Amino acid sequence: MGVSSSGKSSIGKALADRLGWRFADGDDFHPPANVEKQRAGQPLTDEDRWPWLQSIADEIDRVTAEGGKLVVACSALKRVYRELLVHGRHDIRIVYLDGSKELIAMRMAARKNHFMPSSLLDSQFKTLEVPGTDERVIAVSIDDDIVGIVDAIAKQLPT
Ligand SMILES: Nc1ncnc2c1ncn2[C@@H]1O[C@H](COP(=O)(O)OP(=O)(O)OP(=O)(O)O)[C@@H](O)[C@H]1O
Ligand SMILES: O=C(O)[C@H](O)[C@@H](O)[C@H](O)[C@H](O)CO
Repeated sequence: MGVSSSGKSSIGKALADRLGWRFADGDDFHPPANVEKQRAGQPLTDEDRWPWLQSIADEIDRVTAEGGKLVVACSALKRVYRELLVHGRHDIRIVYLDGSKELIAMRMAARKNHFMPSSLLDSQFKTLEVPGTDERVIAVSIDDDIVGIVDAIAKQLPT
């Protein structure tokens, strides 16, 4: 989890490769209307996000019911969103990608071919509720290269 351009897709994929797990990108679960809304520079509301988050929670249940393990990239900016995703399961860990607005804005500006405009970064930070320690969160600084960040996460995952 983390704001747009914090590195969820890049780090999530690299972590899944490292662990030999599947990877699911929350961006692929958006209904087209959510993508278009953000492309047009409008932030999503709770109402826009609930069905999207539910479809990601369903995917977690579907894959794990088959015995699979997965890394999921999802902004999950508010605590209530994370509660929906975790839905009382004890085998899910939240990983928070922690970075300054300056660093993330730079990465966002350099990124090509993505629907999310840089103008939405302020609203992403306003919406963000940094996870509390009671959420058993693994928080990592994104001020490192991807290999270093994946190492930091993998070290903190329960074996
Ligand atoms: N640790 C890193 N060092 C340097 N560049 C990075 C790092 N992590 C991600 N990037 C780059 O930053 C940009 C944003 O990363 P990415 O697309 O993975 O973020 P995201 O959180 O999935 O974004 P979104 O939620 O908008 O889809 C990409 O161009 C990516 O290559
Ligand atoms: O506002 C949000 O909840 C998130 O930003 C997602 O909706 C975006 O799709 C994604 O993070 C950008 O690619």
